[in-house]
Amino acid sequence: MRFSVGKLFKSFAYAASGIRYAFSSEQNFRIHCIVSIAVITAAAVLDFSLWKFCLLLFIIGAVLALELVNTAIEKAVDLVTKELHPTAKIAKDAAAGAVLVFSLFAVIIGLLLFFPPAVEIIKQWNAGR
Ligand SMILES: Nc1ncnc2c1ncn2[C@@H]1O[C@H](COP(=O)(O)OP(=O)(O)OP(=O)(O)O)[C@@H](O)[C@H]1O
Repeated sequence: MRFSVGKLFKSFAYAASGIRYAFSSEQNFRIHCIVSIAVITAAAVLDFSLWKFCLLLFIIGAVLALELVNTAIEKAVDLVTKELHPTAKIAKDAAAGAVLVFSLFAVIIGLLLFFPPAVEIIKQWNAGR
């Protein structure tokens, strides 16, 4: 078995091209990217512990990856048929549903992670008045 560095870099380039496509053409992917940057910045400002930061990065990565898979499924379906078809609808709706389900749980986890430090800041702010 041979290991090819060139092949490895090529596969990174293909993956980067897929990410660039999703960013330039999928509004939801752009929204998720912007929200992710805001959430990571807020976590850094609030001085999150290492495990909380890792959990946050994991769920953000999972949401973005799922969004890319959703785009891949949409494009694959469009390639198979441009006609309206009930099975094409199920495939696209189920893929969108997967993103929605994970995003909802990601929001719940985010709220649970941000709630205690937010309460602490409000307490300190009230004490300082
Ligand atoms: N070929 C099809 N047959 C039946 N229903 C379809 C088909 N294509 C799309 N749909 C329906 O329209 C919805 C939106 O499809 P579309 O491909 O426009 O996805 P989208 O989420 O709007 O993607 P994009 O972000 O690329 O615009 C799908 O979730 C599905 O319910």
